[in-house]
Amino acid sequence: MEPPSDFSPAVLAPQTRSIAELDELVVHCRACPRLVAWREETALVKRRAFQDQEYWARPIPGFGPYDARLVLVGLAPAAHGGNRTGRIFTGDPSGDLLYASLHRLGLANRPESTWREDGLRLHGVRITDPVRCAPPENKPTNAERDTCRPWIVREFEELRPTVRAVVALGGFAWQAVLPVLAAAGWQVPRPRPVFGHGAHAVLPATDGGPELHLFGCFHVSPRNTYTGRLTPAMVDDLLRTAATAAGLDPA
Ligand SMILES: O=c1cc[nH]c(=O)[nH]1
Repeated sequence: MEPPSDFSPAVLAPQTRSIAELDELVVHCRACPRLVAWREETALVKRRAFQDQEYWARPIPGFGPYDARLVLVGLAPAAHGGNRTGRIFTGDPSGDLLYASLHRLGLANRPESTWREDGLRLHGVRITDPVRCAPPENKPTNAERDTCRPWIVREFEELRPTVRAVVALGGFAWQAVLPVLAAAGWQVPRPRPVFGHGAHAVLPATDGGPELHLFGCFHVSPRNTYTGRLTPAMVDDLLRTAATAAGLDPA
């Protein structure tokens, strides 16, 4: 699909016919002026350690198989992580913890993710973000989250035949993903389930299909790991529980 210059996710995302097509299209999105400015500015004022690298500086597609049974939902790419490397949760401490855990569970072929074409493969797991561009201070506005929503809704619509469990990494992901799942064909319980590490909600499918297990996990960011609020063992336990609920066979 040719990307038009007047780029509206609400118009374009529903027109995509597959996740492959969506992944191809989303990287052309320029819908949020503040985020476009920030992702491009950080690519010019690089971190010293990355001076010789060409930053991706575009929106980040999801990563992992199109028929994933387990989907991990983060927040938004890091300015010098995904915004540099071009792959979600890649090149930042959050991703180091996440991919190492997936590898320990046998859900990734390598323990680390370093660049968008490094041979890493996930088994049965896909990772995506509700906001696809790096935001200043890692804080997207509600308006930016809402503008970006059609991409992740469309992604979940395509994943519906196979996805059985979702892990929301942090409170932002939890709040962002509930309306996404409602729009993509699941019933969100009332009252709305509350986020916490280990929170678990079961969402029936609106068409009588298989239910979806939603789990909450503290975000894997240094803010949580450096303070000891979240440990690698806690991440392993949570992801193992979610992968098992999804019908995978984690180590
Ligand atoms: O939530 C996050 C954090 C880092 N990188 C991402 O892509 N998402």
